[in-house]
Amino acid sequence: MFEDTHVYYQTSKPGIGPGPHLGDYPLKSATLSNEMMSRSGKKALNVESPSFTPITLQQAAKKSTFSSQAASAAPFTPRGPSANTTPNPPQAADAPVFNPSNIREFQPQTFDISNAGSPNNQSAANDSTYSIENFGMAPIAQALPPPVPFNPYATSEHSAISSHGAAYYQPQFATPLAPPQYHLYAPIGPYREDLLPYQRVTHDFFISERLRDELQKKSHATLQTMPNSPLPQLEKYHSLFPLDTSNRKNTAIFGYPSWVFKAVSSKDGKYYCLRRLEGYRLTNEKAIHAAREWKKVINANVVTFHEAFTTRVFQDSSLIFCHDYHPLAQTLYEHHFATPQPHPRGRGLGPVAIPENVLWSYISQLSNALRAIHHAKLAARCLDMTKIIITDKNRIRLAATAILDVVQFEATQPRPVADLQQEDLVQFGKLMLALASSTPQADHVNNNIQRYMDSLPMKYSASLAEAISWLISPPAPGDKTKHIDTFISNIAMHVMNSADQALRASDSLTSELTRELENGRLVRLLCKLNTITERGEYAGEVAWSENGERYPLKLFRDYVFHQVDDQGRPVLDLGHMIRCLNKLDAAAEDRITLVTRDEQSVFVVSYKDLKLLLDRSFNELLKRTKQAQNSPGTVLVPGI
Ligand SMILES: Nc1ncnc2c1ncn2[C@@H]1O[C@H](COP(=O)(O)OP(=O)(O)OP(=O)(O)O)[C@@H](O)[C@H]1O
Repeated sequence: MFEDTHVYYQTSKPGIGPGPHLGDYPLKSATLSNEMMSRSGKKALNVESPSFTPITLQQAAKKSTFSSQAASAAPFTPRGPSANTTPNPPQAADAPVFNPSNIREFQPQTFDISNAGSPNNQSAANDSTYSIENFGMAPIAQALPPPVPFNPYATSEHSAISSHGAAYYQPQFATPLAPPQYHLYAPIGPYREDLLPYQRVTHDFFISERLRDELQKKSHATLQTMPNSPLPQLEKYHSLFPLDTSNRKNTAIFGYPSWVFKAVSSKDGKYYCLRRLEGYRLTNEKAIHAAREWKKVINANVVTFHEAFTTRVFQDSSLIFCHDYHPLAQTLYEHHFATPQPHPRGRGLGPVAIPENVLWSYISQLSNALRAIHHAKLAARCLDMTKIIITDKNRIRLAATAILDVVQFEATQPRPVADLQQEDLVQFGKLMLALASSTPQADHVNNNIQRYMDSLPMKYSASLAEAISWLISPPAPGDKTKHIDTFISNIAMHVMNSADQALRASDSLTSELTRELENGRLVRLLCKLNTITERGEYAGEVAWSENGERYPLKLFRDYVFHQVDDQGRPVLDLGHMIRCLNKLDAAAEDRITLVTRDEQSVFVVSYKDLKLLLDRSFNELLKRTKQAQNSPGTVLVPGI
């Protein structure tokens, strides 16, 4: 089936050991027979081989493309991966090449590469950027074809062109819009100053160590289980894992001891935080329904509430509240006061004063939470250091929402929500006063408010003291202006600072994300490639992955990952690997030289050809996987 397929070959490379090598310019062209594409065929090839007479492109083969100078050129000594790519050598341009479209079964119409690749001559210019240390990535965008004019308004959704909207869109057609190109590594700051413009460091392609570490710890905490756990399984939740850091039974806040667990929902497999109130007896059904209102509160500073229910699986009557789970969350109390901190000015261990900007950030975030809650006609009722969690740097959320609405349902029924909201503001003020005075004991603060207020200006600005004082002081009778919205307008300047910090944090996360942008795609491509190569025997066909169309893919794998230099030493160039994979994914028209391990055959193929082979082989695998669907352990991964 490969009779009409042409390759370039060279017979041997003095001084180069076994293994794939950095490519060389072709010396002669030849027809690639079926035999040659199989392992056994490789050995049979040499210059004298009669099969080395091109059948269809004899004219081309006779051209001066393969000059006598080229044939007698000195053996190739690679200086770097610059020779890897045959950068559309002028002499190869019209010469016969390996052409999978000549393969009989080949259906090019099934693979749309209309946007992917036109000849380009960038490779040679970019090759000098390869090196292990800096592996300057060739700007892949340059290696891609010029943008194909794309008319986004020509589709049915954008019928403006054929309607009165046409005139409006006219200017856009002057510069046609191209579909977005992929394989882009646009540099997004902050930058290292000591690199040359074309240089990249390995970390440019991955998220920072700090963030990776943090996220990994969170994943680890999420997946943590307790072997031989004595904890029961609930009707809808299993794999309970305790989150409490102590086993003290504190009834101060809810009137019942409370225990916090991470659990997996049997319904959706996701992780949730369950809070159990021990020994709670439900006397009024309506109480539990009161919690439902909290499902409406979706806010960045409130832990989302899901449901409340009673259970007897703990051998008592317990009330359970289900909220979102935030791995490795700490309460404000744990964060600031649980472990004594070394004082920055060497005054021994003790609570360190919280910086004013952090306090303002907390004030802004809690104001945001209260605003959402009050606008939902609810009251937070529980603004305690042990019930506010930190889920990221300075990022706080109200954690124990809905609970008091249920447990104090009977007691608070007659109280208007406006009163409870006023109480929220006072509690908010007291909480901030306790944080600002580094006094975690709420009753100390409650009993000495004036004293703590008086000490504030020694450490913080007058505006902070003023804000706290406004929150704590009760409204004058009939004064309707004491509302969270009024408070937010009073502290607008600080809210803006907080918003700015949040935006900057989001910028730096975007920058981190950009580094990983292309990696997910490359991993999918690698998975695809590896499902094909080295598949020893498959469905009765011995060495399926070694034969026919798969063979160039195997050589390509060697070319990308198993390069050796002229001394036979491994070449470990990440830039080369990423670049090759990107070009494969983009189906670039650049050609590369693939050398068999015995160095008897050399193929010149384009990335586009390889991409076609890859897709075809993978689809074949997928088809067979579907046929074998009933066999145990078969997992279909659609859309790789
Ligand atoms: N939604 C949540 N997601 C993840 N962890 C949480 C969540 N809510 C609370 N936690 C964590 O669970 C642990 C226990 O919380 P809890 O509210 O019981 O605090 P506590 O200090 O033990 O208070 P108490 O003395 O009232 O029991 C804390 O470390 C807290 O950070």
